[in-house]
Amino acid sequence: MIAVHPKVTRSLQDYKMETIWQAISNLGLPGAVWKLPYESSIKVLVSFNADLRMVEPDLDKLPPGFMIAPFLWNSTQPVSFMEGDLLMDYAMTGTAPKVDPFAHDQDHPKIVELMEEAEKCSKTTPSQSVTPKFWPIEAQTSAHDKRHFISNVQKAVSAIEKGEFQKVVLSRTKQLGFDDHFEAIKAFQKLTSQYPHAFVSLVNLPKQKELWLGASPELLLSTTHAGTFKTMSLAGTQPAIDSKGGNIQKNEIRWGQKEIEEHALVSRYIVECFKKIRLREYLETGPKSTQAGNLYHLRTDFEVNAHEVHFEELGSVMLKLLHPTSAICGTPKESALAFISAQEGFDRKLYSGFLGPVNIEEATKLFVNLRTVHLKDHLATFYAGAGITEDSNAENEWNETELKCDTLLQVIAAM
Ligand SMILES: C=C(O[C@H]1C=CC=C(C(=O)O)[C@@H]1O)C(=O)O
Repeated sequence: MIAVHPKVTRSLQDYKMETIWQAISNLGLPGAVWKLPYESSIKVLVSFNADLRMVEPDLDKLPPGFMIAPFLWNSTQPVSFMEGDLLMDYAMTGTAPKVDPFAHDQDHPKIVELMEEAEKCSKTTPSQSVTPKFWPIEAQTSAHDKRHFISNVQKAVSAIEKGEFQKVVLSRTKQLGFDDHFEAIKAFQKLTSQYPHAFVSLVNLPKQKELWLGASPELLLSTTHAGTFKTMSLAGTQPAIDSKGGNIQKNEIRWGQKEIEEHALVSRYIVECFKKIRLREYLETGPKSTQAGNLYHLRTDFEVNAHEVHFEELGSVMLKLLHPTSAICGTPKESALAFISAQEGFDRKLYSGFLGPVNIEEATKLFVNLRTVHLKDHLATFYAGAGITEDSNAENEWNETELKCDTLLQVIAAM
């Protein structure tokens, strides 16, 4: 329990999650709030350092925190790490948190400052929220231009036909302006209730003055202190909503050759990573159809008991081998990456990188940063990609990226 501070009449537990998040933003503290798939609690992690730390991604050695890596991260580089100074655990209603100040005293100056700011915020929060407005940005650059994307897909298909690579994941952006009524934390809450299957997260990066909000369906890897390692291959997409707005039943879903091959390339890539470390004892389940909001994907799960195979650093070793997987980059990795860098025409930044809690409640859970939006200066940049194979149709791939942008847009722009 955090004690009541004399300057304020309440304790940290008494403030709603939105109020604490507002206080974190006002104080310019790095913070992350997330909900794990199918769990019912929401975690808020705060760092008292103004900036993130760059660390070696040795998952088993790191203190509790939140890891964030861009798409262009390679295994020789350190990773951004938000050190956990305070962790709050909320029910889905946003109330009654458990508070863990880790190694700090309860009257640490930053905790007191946070409480004081939360007290101020609780008095200024308007009782009624106004629906935020979003509008398209007219000045389109080639990075979010349909023609640019379609031409890239056509170039990719010819490169595949010439044998330069087998698959590449091409992405685009979609930009919308938004007004002052948009509150990222409210959008986060809406996403958690609409997408129980997803890793829903909101990250505040005060040094960059930006936020990232997302509802990712894809686990990059998880490890638990009990020794369970998990990863998944997720690729192949089709709509989950029919033309009348109804949900298509899972048993009605049929997959074509293109999606089966696209997904198989990701599964093969994971198995190749296991082979590189001579790991043969893994459990493979799938492929199965899995719903991710407005979409269905093909998914195969992989699980290893790291204790049984005497491989305690499996999580850290696999992180370096897996990223970027064939679900976000392509096969073979190097030539797909070179094509993306030459053709895409924009920096993916944290989109299709990875993020998630490290060593919290005896587990590390890193997700691929998909179905994500970057929020800065009243500009929302949505990112979405599609796996291109020799059977790709450029118009269909564009429509797929539109649907992927809609996963967030439908929830947050209709608030
Ligand atoms: C690259 C994205 O999705 C990946 C994950 C699932 C399905 C995918 C696909 O069917 O192309 C992608 O590989 C994205 O959402 O931006």
